[in-house]
Amino acid sequence: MSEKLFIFDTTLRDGEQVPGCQLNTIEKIEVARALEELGVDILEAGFPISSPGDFNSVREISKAVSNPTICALTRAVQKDIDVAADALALAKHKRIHTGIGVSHSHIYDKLKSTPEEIIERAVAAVKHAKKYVEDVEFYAEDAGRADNEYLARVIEAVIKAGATVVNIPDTTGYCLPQEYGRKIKYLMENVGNIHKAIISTHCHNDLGMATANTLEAVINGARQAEVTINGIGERAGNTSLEEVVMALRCHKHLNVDTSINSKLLTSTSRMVASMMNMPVQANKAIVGRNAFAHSSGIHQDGVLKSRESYEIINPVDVGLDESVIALTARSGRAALNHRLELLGFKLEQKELDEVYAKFLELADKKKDVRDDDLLYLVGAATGEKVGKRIKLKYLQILTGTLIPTATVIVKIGDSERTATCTGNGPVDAAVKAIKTLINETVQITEFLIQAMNKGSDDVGRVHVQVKCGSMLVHGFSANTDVVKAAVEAFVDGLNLLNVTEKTE
Ligand SMILES: CC(=O)SCCNC(=O)CCNC(=O)[C@H](O)C(C)(C)COP(=O)(O)OP(=O)(O)OC[C@H]1O[C@@H](n2cnc3c(N)ncnc32)[C@H](O)[C@@H]1OP(=O)(O)O
Ligand SMILES: CC(C)C(=O)C(=O)O
Ligand SMILES: [Mg+2]
Repeated sequence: MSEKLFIFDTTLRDGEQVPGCQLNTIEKIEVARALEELGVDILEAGFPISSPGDFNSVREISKAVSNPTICALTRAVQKDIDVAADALALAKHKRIHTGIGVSHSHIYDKLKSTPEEIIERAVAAVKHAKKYVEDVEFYAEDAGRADNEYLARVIEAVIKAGATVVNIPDTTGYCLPQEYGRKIKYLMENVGNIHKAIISTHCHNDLGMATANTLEAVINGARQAEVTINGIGERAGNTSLEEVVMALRCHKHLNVDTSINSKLLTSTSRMVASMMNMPVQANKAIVGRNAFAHSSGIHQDGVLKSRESYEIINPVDVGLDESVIALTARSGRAALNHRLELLGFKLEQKELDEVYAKFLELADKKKDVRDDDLLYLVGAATGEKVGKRIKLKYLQILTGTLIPTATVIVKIGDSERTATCTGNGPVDAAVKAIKTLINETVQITEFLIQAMNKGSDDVGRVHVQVKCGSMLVHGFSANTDVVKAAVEAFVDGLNLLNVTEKTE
């Protein structure tokens, strides 16, 4: 049975400190409910003394959310603690998170104080918070850069004063993983009363080490991790919740796990990104758009043979339907064939080779080849081979300031027939010409031309609905020449109707 790592989510406090990420109370409640559903153990809802709005948010979240412990942040200042206690009054489970800086820079430069005075203020703050709540967490701000011996004295004193959780923040994201791990180990071994409290991590990502530092702390005995969704937070952000949760799920040998419902990670990430106007980078671990997308041929072939070749996490476990096989100029035949099979095409090896050659030409120009493009490619490369009885062999159009005129050569079965007609436009002229070559009376009842992407060099996609008596079929084609695409779509419909050649 694994040991539990408590997940302390600070998306609504440290995350919300990010410029542009501020939320109003209603939005905060929505995020808080999503975090509750996700299964966070402690939810830091805000810093109540900072503004009436933040006070109100903590108060409303305390009412709206009941499973997680609701936590409010304060300085080691009595008034801050009084206001936090007031904001938390209605919470079912509540915690006050108080603390003060403990590094040389914070003690002397920021707080203009001395190490001994800081210990006194820390102890006084914890004792004051204890008057309101049983659950008091103490943060030793900038512990990452603090002297370990002094840090151990502070921690011992605040636990003695009643702190139930001791937070060892790497406030400036300075530590290397081994260094931070050693700090936690040092506290485990040198703080006499450490067994009376839980050690918490609070890492920042200034050097991109936040997740590594958090895990190293867990390996060395920390049992609470302070994290945010998508890793948002001051400056380069905080440790991201999803990374810690999934790293522990992947490394079961660490024997530490969380209560997070990982299947909600993707939806929660998207919700926070959209509400906070903070898009997630495409290559972000676990929740980035490309986290489960494979775009090079060797990887795609491997994943199609066995997902584990290039995936350490099943995308289903984080709430996605499946991995993505993105078709690019680096894709191989395996990926192309896989996508074509999903679209309903079963190609012979020779046909696949032909489509693949055309695919590469297009992919070099387009970067990202979509399903519509594939339909076009398959039509272009295999049109001769899919056994269509009626084929457009030749199309000549005269259009402009003269009467639109079309000449077609159509192969129907074994014979090739030619016809010329005028019309009110080039498509009309060509369709009329083809109609003269068939026995049945057919009618186009719907006609739709769409650009696939953008630009005048784009591929035009045409759908036509063709009626013959009571039979209604849909023809399709796509081409950079939209007139050709329209006529081919009509011919596609004629094939489905199985029309016959008019005898002369
Ligand atoms: C590492 C972190 O993320 S800490 C959390 C950061 N969050 C916030 O700052 C929340 C928003 N902050 C605020 O709304 C305001 O800064 C307030 C309400 C907290 C304080 O506002 P003001 O009274 O105007 O003070 P101001 O912000 O200018 O300066 C902070 C003061 O708090 C002191 N202080 C900073 N941290 C602490 C602490 N943990 N304990 C005690 N005092 C502290 C500073 O030394 C400074 O005091 P000084 O003016 O005597 O030098
Ligand atoms: C308030 C504390 C926990 C903090 O955010 C930090 O030190 O980064
Ligand atoms: Mg922080």
